[in-house]
Amino acid sequence: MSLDTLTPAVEKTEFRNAMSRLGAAVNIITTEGPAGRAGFTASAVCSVTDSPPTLLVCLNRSASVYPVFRENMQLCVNTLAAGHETLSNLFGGKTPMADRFIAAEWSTAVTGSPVLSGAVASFDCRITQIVSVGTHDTLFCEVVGLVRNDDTHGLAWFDRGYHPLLRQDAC
Ligand SMILES: NC(=O)c1ccc[n+]([C@@H]2O[C@H](COP(=O)([O-])OP(=O)(O)OC[C@H]3O[C@@H](n4cnc5c(N)ncnc54)[C@H](O)[C@@H]3O)[C@@H](O)[C@H]2O)c1
Ligand SMILES: Cc1cc2c(cc1C)N(C[C@H](O)[C@H](O)[C@H](O)COP(=O)(O)O)c1[nH]c(=O)[nH]c(=O)c1N2
Repeated sequence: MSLDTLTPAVEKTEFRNAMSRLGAAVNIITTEGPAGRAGFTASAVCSVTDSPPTLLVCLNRSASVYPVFRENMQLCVNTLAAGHETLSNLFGGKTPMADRFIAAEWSTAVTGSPVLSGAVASFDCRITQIVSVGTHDTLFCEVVGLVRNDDTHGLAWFDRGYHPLLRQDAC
């Protein structure tokens, strides 16, 4: 029997229920380039190495934005602040792309990707490697530029809801 036909030891819903207990930062991943402009909400983002500064983003290949990211090969990870909950829902749903971007203020990164005003941090990246696992592509992204905001509180996705992350020295 091939590995593909084996029944997984853990059922998908059980896996998601357990994963809902792993709190994570919420990010809007944007891109602009030859394939156009696109953005989506992602919690599956993490640091890989600081030499060279690299993070990873997991993107479902069935998402409408997938071909745009795949062709542009550049993106910006905008880590959301408390207060960005509505914007996060817009980029995480079935909303038309123009309606997603009109809801916030953006500037342009070195790669051309949109940088969200008021994000806790924005990581401007070039995609250096892509590894497909199951339904998702893991995008390895080398950071070529940074914007940091020291004045806002953070935002976490935990137990299927948003939670502000309060910083003592922020307003
Ligand atoms: N990694 C992802 O693709 C991912 C992560 C979070 C949320 N979402 C999407 O956002 C919506 C709301 O999610 P929710 O957290 O309220 O409930 P949910 O039950 O769909 O997900 C619970 C947790 O499971 C994980 N997860 C969800 N979908 C996944 C997927 N397709 N592949 C790998 N891990 C996945 C995430 O950690 C998520 O927080 C759903 O449509 C979900 O698919 C996707
Ligand atoms: C809080 C939260 C977190 C995530 C998501 C949603 C939400 C609400 N989504 C889903 C993703 O944002 C959604 O599929 C895209 O907006 C693409 O949708 P369309 O196919 O364009 O409608 C998502 N998708 C993905 O591929 N990787 C991820 O890490 C996440 N994380």
